[in-house]
Amino acid sequence: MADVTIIENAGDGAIADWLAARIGEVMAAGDGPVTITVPGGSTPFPIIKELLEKDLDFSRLVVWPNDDRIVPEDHEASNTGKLRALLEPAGAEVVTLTIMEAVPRFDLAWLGMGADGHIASLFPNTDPQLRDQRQIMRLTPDPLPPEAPYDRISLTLPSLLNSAQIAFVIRGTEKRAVLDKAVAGQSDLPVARLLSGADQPVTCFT
Ligand SMILES: O=C(O)C(O)[C@@H](O)[C@H](O)[C@H](O)COP(=O)(O)O
Repeated sequence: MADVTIIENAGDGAIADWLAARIGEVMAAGDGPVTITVPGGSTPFPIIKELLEKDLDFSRLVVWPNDDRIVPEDHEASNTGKLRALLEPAGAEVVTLTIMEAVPRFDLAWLGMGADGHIASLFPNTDPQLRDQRQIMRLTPDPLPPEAPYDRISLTLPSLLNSAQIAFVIRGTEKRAVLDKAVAGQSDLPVARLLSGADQPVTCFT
């Protein structure tokens, strides 16, 4: 089970500070690219806006979405489109997920979580997919989540676990209860599968 640190009541600014420190630390340790994966949904975008205010060389940052909805990039539901609009003007590279891509080891896997315990687009009722050893997969959530009822492309558990550190941003009491059960080993949801496979530090911002 992962070594999990929970940071309570973290605002967007505090999370952006933490992300900037992590990215800065990796940048200072070498001169190559810093590769991270980030969630979609709604939570990350205000944090990314705060991160972009930090004094970092964003031209060294390579950003992989955790997952995306199969929609054009200019569609309001596209994670990649929103990430690209925010990050590319700052010089960062945003990768388009395609199933042929070779996924690198991430310096940081930043994840969100749904109240049903899904992470990336790995939903609770996708058990064979949770055991899948491919790096990226296309899937149809069943049922389709009402807030974003689209087919998905997603990094898999092995890809997300191939990271030096993991961070979650999990807001609200409903999600917190799901997280606490997963941390206590009392759950079989995708978030719990990830935590049980994690041997790197995990930081959860609530
Ligand atoms: O594209 C997506 O839908 C995701 O990557 C997904 O896993 C998201 O992180 C959670 O559903 C939390 O989403 P919210 O931040 O909107 O609650």
